[in-house]
Amino acid sequence: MQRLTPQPLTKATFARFGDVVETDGAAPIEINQGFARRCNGLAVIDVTSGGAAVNISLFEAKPRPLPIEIKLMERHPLGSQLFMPLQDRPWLVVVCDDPRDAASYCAFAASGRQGVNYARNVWHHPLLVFDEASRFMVVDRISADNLEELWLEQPLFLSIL
Ligand SMILES: NC(=O)N[C@@H](O)C(=O)O
Ligand code: NI
Repeated sequence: MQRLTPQPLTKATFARFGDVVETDGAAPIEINQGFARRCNGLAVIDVTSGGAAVNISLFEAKPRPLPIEIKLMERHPLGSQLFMPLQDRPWLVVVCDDPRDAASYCAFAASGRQGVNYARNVWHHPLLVFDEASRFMVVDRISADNLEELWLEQPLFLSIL
């Protein structure tokens, strides 16, 4: 039984899979007469291929049974997919280079102030959360042909720290 142990999520370690959406390391701009700040350019949204439009959605997810079994991986060949937590609670990210190669898997422990933007065609596990009614904003490309899944012959298990 192969186990995956999450590592802290950082821009550097996640770079080949996409963007980490966070204010850490960003340069905020003061706006609204000084009553707000904004950080621009935190992710590259790549969803308009083929003339598609950006889709903004809200997810409400629930925890999976423990130990979390990784038995399915998916990717979106036509667009990126961004997940941003809305309740400041930690969550999990599992990605890989090749779902058939167990050595290519990476698990990340995301803080409640970190989102991820999976680049187009990046293999990832569907949303993984720790808490009931976990709310996320999602930016992606809704289209019938934007999903490829692969069920793993040898599931992996996520070791929760
Ligand atoms: N199914 C769906 O819309 N979400 C997945 O693509 C996911 O990555 O959670
Ligand atoms: Ni997805």
